[in-house]
Amino acid sequence: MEKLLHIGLIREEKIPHDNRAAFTPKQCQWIMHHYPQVIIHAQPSPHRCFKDEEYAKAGVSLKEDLSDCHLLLGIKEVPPEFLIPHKTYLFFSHTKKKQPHNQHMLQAILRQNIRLIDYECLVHPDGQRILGFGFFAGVVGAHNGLMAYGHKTGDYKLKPVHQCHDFQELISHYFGVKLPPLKIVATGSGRVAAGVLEIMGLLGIKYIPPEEFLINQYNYPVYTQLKAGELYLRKGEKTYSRADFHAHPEMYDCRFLPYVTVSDILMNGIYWDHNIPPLFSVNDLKKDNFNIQVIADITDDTNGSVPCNLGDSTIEDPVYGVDKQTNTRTAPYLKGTVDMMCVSNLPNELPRDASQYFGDQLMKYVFEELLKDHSEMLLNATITQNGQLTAKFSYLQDYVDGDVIT
Ligand SMILES: NC(=O)c1ccc[n+]([C@@H]2O[C@H](COP(=O)([O-])OP(=O)(O)OC[C@H]3O[C@@H](n4cnc5c(N)ncnc54)[C@H](O)[C@@H]3O)[C@@H](O)[C@H]2O)c1
Repeated sequence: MEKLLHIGLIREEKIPHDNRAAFTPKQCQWIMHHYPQVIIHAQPSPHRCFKDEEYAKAGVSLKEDLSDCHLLLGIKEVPPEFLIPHKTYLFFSHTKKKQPHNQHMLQAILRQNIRLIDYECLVHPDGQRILGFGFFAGVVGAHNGLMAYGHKTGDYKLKPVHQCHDFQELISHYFGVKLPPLKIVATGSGRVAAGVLEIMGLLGIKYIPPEEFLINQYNYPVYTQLKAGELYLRKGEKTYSRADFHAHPEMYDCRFLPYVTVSDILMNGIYWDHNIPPLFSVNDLKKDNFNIQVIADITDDTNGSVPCNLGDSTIEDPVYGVDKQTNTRTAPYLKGTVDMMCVSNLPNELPRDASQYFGDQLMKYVFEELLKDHSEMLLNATITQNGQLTAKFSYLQDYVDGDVIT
């Protein structure tokens, strides 16, 4: 008989509690039906978007003690006191960039001889990430940006996403919504951008190519999309090559500035790092021709690609104002403010859909690997094993050895 594989869905313990899950109840049911050697257990949780009863109904056993499981699946970091020694865990550890707040957790993981596989490091052979929540971040971010613009102008009203049961209900609220003429500039070309475009489609906002968007006026709502090739040009040569840009972003100029004059809303979904030039400067914000009213900064780096991102906002209170002259935080929707939507956990507003999307990708591209004795894909995403960092992640040794940063 084939060996049984017990998988545990752990309760999210990081505060604030995350409400997403690696697999939905229906996905668990499907897996156990198609892979009879797999048994899935869930640790009861009052915070998960799927109720314990939904898992129980799908045939998932609810179990407080998961120490018999072979694989433990979570979403966010696991606080050290909840780690079970000698287990294999999969979650977003946020340790690969030596994030100070997770140093202590990684030390505990090594001490407890835990095998840590990080979702973020699971990639297709061409290097593209397999798992992410960007699509629903884009969906929610675009909605929130439009909701804020409706607030600011008083022209229309949209309901907060987190008050909807799921994406289907959100879509049902779009029926009959008529947006005024407005111009939206969306940046990026990844999962976040795909989510933004989904909302553009659902609300019937028309795509206009960038060069036409810059010079024309429209009496209906429109958007344009700027991918990296339209946003950045190499200094001097005035060319763009993806590989070169990824390797030497500091050699590139950003060409976003003309859009600050002709756009009402910016929906920012680019990948950003400190050596990539920002979309505009604090000085540009002060100028009379800075006409953007609302920025949905889905990328969301404080003082990052959008220099008036002055820190995160929350799902409950998603928008703050920034005084354009002083670049300081104010109440939103004042005269002279640009209004900022900087929520860092947007997918948590649609946790049921975000979990389903995540579980689908996990199922399609990773699950079979989990059943193998040896998987290159998993090995590449394994940060710790046998009480040590793996060769690929040995660059984290000084982070692991250093004093705990509090
Ligand atoms: N606010 C939120 O809740 C939230 C949620 C998810 C993601 N995000 C953020 O949104 C941003 C975009 O996420 P995404 O899921 O669309 O990412 P993605 O990985 O799907 O796409 C990113 C895009 O950037 C490009 N890229 C990748 N590496 C690059 C590099 N080194 N230099 C330049 N470009 C590079 C890729 O080719 C791709 O087109 C990220 O900064 C992410 O952290 C925010």
